[in-house]
Amino acid sequence: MARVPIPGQLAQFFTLSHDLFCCVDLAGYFLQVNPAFLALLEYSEGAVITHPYTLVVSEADQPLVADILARLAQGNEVEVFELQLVSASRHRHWVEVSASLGADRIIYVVARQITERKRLEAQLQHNQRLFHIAGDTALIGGWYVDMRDGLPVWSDEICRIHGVEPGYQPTIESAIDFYMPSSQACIRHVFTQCSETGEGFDEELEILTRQGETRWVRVVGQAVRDEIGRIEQVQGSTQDIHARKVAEGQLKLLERGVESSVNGIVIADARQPDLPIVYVNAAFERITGYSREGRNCRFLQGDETDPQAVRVLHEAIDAEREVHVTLRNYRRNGALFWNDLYISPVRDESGAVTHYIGVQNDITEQREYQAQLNYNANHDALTGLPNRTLLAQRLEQGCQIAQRHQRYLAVLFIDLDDFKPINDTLGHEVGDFILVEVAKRLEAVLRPWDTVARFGSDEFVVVLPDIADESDALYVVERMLRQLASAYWHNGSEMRITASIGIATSDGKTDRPKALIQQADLAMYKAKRQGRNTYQWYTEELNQKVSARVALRSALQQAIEQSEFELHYQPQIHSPSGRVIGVEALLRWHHPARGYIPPGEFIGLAEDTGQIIPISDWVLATACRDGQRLNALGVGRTSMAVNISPMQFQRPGFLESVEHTLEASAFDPTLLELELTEGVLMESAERAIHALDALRELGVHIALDDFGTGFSSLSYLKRLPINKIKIDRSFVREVISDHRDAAIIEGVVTMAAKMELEVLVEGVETAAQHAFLRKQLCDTFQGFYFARPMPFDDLVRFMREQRPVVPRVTDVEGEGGRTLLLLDDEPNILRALTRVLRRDGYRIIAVEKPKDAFEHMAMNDVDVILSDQRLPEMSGTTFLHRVKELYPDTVQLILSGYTNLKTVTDAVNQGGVYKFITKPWDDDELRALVQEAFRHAERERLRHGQKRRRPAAEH
Ligand SMILES: Nc1nc2c(ncn2[C@@H]2O[C@@H]3COP(=O)(O)O[C@H]4[C@@H](O)[C@H](n5cnc6c(=O)[nH]c(N)nc65)O[C@@H]4COP(=O)(O)O[C@H]3[C@H]2O)c(=O)[nH]1
Repeated sequence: MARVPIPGQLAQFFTLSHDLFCCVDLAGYFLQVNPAFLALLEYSEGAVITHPYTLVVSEADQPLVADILARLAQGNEVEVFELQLVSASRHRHWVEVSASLGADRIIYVVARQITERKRLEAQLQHNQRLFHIAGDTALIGGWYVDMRDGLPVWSDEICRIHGVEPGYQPTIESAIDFYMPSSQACIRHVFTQCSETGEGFDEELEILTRQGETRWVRVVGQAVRDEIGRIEQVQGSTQDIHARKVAEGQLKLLERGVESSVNGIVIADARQPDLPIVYVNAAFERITGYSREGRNCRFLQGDETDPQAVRVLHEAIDAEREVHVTLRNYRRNGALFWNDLYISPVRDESGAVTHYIGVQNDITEQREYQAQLNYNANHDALTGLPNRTLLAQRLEQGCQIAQRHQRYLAVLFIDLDDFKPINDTLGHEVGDFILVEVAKRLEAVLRPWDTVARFGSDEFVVVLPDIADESDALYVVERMLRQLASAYWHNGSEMRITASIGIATSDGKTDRPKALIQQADLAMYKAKRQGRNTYQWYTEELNQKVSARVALRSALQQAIEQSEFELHYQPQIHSPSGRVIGVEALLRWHHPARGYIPPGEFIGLAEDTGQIIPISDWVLATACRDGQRLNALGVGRTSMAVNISPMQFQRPGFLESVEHTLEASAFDPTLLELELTEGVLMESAERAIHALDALRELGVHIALDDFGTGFSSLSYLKRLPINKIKIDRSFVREVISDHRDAAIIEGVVTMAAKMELEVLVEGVETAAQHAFLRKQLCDTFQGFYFARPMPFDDLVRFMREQRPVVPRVTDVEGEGGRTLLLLDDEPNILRALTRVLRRDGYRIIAVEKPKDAFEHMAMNDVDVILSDQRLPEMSGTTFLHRVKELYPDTVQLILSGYTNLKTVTDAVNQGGVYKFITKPWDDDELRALVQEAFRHAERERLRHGQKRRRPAAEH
């Protein structure tokens, strides 16, 4: 293709221009290029002309050029475009190209070098990227406010921090509104100051994002001045420091927590030798008195630090694990304290232990308090002696020592004699003084390894854990008795007190060391009973008695809880009328397994244990209720006698409880009779008299029970406001055969009559006793002879039947006629005699024993006695004498199968015996003799001038 001619002046332009000019044909072949073109691309004209554009256009841009050529060829205009040219030496140059198609269908191209601009652009882009990266990663955005228009310009990052879209355009006010109210005043102030004075600022403030989240930011600002020094801009950065602030807050919280903790906290550096302390908090300083020392914690340890605990500590540190120990440590001032210490290793990300944190708690006060509590729990407050708890431990240790060393152990149970009266009369202060003094004296006689403990109010227990021989305990005991018995001086007054001591010993081989205390206690009771100020050894026999009592006691408790009691009632008889005038309530324990247990077996124990109180209350209430029911039945006015136990009587409120019970049962008080024993009334006489007066005032009767068994003085009896004396059955038992008993009864009856007291005789078991007592002018009786104690329903039946309770003789043979008493100890003889004599119409009483003979004679008018001289219980003569004494007009016939006539003859000669007849008898002879004896008896009676026979004693 031909060169394109360039007109004159334009040629200059073409040649001299710095821009690149060229002409190409529609296929892109160079037709002409200017010098600037050749210079830049380092080609000669010849090397370019006629060559296609691909010679100089970079490969990447060649399609663009091809496309433009095509568009130009089609007559289209094309925009300025950019491309890279490649020089002969392979340098690349950016050019901005404008190309147009001339009328001559030649394309005229002007290209301007833009390589520098391109470089700058790339640099800018590069910088911008870096800026974004910095902003994104450091969460920093840039801003400025041009003071001319006062509008802030925010970077994208700032927009993100505020939660708005990039490009957001705030005003100064709306930008300030993003700050939390607490931060607004500050930002307003620093910004204004900066814009006015040029003073820069750097603040950490809180903003509220568009989404409503609070966020901490760091805002840094500075003024930008123009050439003449005017402030034309305020510019700066805003950084999102929220995460740091939150972390800082947490750290501060932690720091404050650690610093203000009441526990001492110490941090030691694990990476340095000997673990020096790197931090201690205030509590550590307060507890130990040391501040941060930069050395190992060991300085807290001392002589009394438990080496075992220190070893545990070191082992854990060596093994890099947590540990908890309680150590005795020393404060800076040398004082000991209990350090409850937890140590934990702190590891870095790689798991290596960098530090140890120790948390220590000064538990000295707790320890001391605990020790005090322990002391209190184990010691008696008054005397300071060990109490029961500690005693139990010492006892156990004592047993072990004895066993290990093959020695003996002794337990002494010491009870002060009559301590209660001292306490009651002289007051507790004196009582306490004595107890403390006793404690000191006991301690003084013991060895350091012995134990003396306070066991109860005035009871002490001593453990001698190491004695060579059981009898060694005696030396100690004797010394104790001596010491305790010497005078006690209190406020100038002298007092004396003694003790009773029980001793139990053991070789230590026992499963139940406590049993030794019980054994010593038992022995102590025995010593008390033996007159006090003495000692007793424990024995197995003592033990058995007590075990039985213990068993009974718990059974009794069950009886109370399960209402196993009943009352039985024993009638009291007025003999002349044969009427039941009263009943005595007698307690029965209906044990589910053992049946009825008589009161004698448990009343005493119930007294000792206090269980008598609920029992007695129940008895009184039941008896009053039944007494009321009985009297309502119309069986006649019947009194109700109730036994009152000593404890019940002496208890405060007894009177009120009687009153209350009477009221509750609506029982007539004058029908209630309280039976009290002499012992009860003697115990505290004045109080008793006072109480009895009050009871009498209520209308209640008082009977003195078991009269004659105690030692009541008659002068005392005189003063007692009682209604009745119950003569004890022990006097009745032998009344017929023992004239001393008879004399006592006679004396009591006479005395009672003079003192206008009623008399009731208890325990009448036989007709003979009854007959005899009747003759002593006793009228009122109680005993098996009349009726046994019976349940309420039986009593009602008994009383309804109203049978004459003074029995007629039940074994009378025949009707009417005169009465003959046959006495023999052989039933077949009695039968034979009866057979012979019955035909003659005699009323025959056949008996085997002399006491029965007396009984029947008292009941019946016996004219003749036919007896055997060989009597088992009394000699024949004694019997006959007694009959003669009592019944002088009774005729006696002696039937004797023996040849020892001397006895019989003696009897006859001593009087009273009419005749005797030897066996085998002749029936007719016997009958004739009997008839004759009756006639003789009749004569005798006439001689005595009596119509009806009365015992001689009555004359
Ligand atoms: N050998 C014989 N005994 C006879 C005869 N007649 C009655 N007895 C018995 O003699 C006792 C009379 O009661 P006590 O002397 O008050 O003697 C009573 C009384 O001291 C006491 N006791 C009974 N019940 C109570 C009670 O409710 N409270 C209190 N505190 N003591 C009671 O127990 C004691 C014994 O009572 P019990 O065994 O019921 O014995 C009763 C009775 O069964 C008889 O002819 N021959």
